Amino acid sequence: MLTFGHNMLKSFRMNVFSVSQIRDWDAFTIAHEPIHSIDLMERASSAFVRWFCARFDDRCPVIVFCGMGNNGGDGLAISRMLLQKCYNVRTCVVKHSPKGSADFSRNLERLESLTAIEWIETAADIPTLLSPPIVIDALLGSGLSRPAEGLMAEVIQRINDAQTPVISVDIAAGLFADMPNAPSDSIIKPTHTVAFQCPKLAFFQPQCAEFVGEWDIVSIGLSEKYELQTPTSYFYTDAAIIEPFTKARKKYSHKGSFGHALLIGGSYGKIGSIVLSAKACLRSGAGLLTVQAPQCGYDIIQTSIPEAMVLPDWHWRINTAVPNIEPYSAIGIGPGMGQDPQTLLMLRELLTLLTSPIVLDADALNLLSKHPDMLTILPKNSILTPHPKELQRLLGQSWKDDYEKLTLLRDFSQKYQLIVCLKGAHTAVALPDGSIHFNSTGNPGMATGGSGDVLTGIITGLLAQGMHPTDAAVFGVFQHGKAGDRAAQKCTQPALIASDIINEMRW
Ligand SMILES: NC(=O)C1=CN([C@@H]2O[C@H](COP(=O)(O)OP(=O)(O)OC[C@H]3O[C@@H](n4cnc5c(N)ncnc54)[C@H](OP(=O)(O)O)[C@@H]3O)[C@@H](O)[C@H]2O)[C@@H](O)CC1
Ligand SMILES: [K+]
Repeated sequence: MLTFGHNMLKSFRMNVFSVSQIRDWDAFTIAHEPIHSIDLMERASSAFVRWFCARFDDRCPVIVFCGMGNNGGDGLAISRMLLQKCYNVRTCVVKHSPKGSADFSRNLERLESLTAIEWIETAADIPTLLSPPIVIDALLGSGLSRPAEGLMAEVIQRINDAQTPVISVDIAAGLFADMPNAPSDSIIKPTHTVAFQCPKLAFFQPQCAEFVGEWDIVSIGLSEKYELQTPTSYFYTDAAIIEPFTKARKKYSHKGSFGHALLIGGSYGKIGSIVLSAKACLRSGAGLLTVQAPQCGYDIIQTSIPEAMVLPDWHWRINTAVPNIEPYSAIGIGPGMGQDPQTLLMLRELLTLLTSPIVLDADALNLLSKHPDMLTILPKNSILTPHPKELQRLLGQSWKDDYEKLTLLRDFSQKYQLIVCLKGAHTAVALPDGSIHFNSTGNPGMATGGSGDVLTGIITGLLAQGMHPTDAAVFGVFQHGKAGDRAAQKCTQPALIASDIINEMRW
């Protein structure tokens, strides 16, 4: 067996902070850079304006809706900067409070010298958005303390009703950044969110999708020191992860240097699943691959993947035999495997033999759900790759919202000391240390049969090469999505099939 590498993740991930941490980060930067808060606001607004001007030219009329907190202050500064760049800008301020924040008031003075401000004090003051301009939403940001109601809710409703692009500054007005909203809450549905410095937890929740839209992060130079010294359990995996894991192979390396993977799966009518895993495993760089499959898969696998060796089960339709695990540096099990009682016996016995982490997917997960006692014999750091329905079965319960889902996911991962990759948009990888890593790659075209089998193959292949299980899971998920993004670019999302993901794998 190869020994697993060190966990490299720590140095290559973006923190996802809570609202109160973001507020502290802001204050820390102001105190330690040092910088005046009004100048930090100026920096944030310029970053937004740079993003905006790169996408919309000055022929687009713009209407900026501001609240009276610092998000509104950003909106006023953005209005001023766009006016100075000769954009046609209207600025409306919703009077939801008798007094604005200090930096709001400073920016109000600065803008009033350039243009007239339209105050919205009643519903009758809300401008009609007939010939659609681009709306910039600077109504409420991360300082949201309660759901939007009354006049604010009315403005949000009018903006949502207009068929026009809406760009939210930092976060959509009315959306809580790190806790669930009620279904009836009034929230802006932006086409785009431009967030300052780091993503908010809400950006990764399926239930928030329509209140986030497409999103980008713009840097506003908040203190690196604070970021390094402040603990969080949420992280975002972006392209920075690629470099440390993409090393040129040594000139005198040979196939034995890159491990020997074993994939177990397939059943009559579902040999395709294990074929996809096998191809992805080889493409992920595993030196050697053996596939254990029922007899009916023998010809199929030998023909479709000549690079792989096949260990045919004595059974024609299902997997039943417990393999000798000695030659293998990593094992992946489950794709297309079925849940026959004889397969269950094989899985159970296999698990008792293991001394290092294994990758489990699909029917292996369904068997675990039905026989949860097996969870306790899984080697620490084994990797499970459920989709939400499979997670529900593993947990034996559902969740009331996506935030509760994350809590249950983390508890499960910590209780059994397992790595759980919850598949979906922004696949969430929960690690036994309690951290959750949201992925940045992938697209809806990947919601297609066999896509998960490909992921199992990739992670098994990385593990076989000696990568630490946490790295193999987080990096494997990233590369799977990246390959899917390339595939979608070539053939469009609807036309994408799992084989395209394999064909687009690059390292
Ligand atoms: N973090 C950073 O690094 C930087 C952050 N910056 C910017 O600051 C933003 C955060 O600003 P913020 O804290 O002033 O909060 P914000 O969202 O503008 O509103 C608070 C005001 O609204 C009120 N209010 C609350 N809920 C309400 C409701 N439902 N309906 C009506 N009113 C409601 C609340 O009143 P209160 O709760 O006191 O009654 C208060 O008056 C952040 O998103 C970013 O854009 C950048 O400028 C610089 C760097
Ligand atoms: K906003």
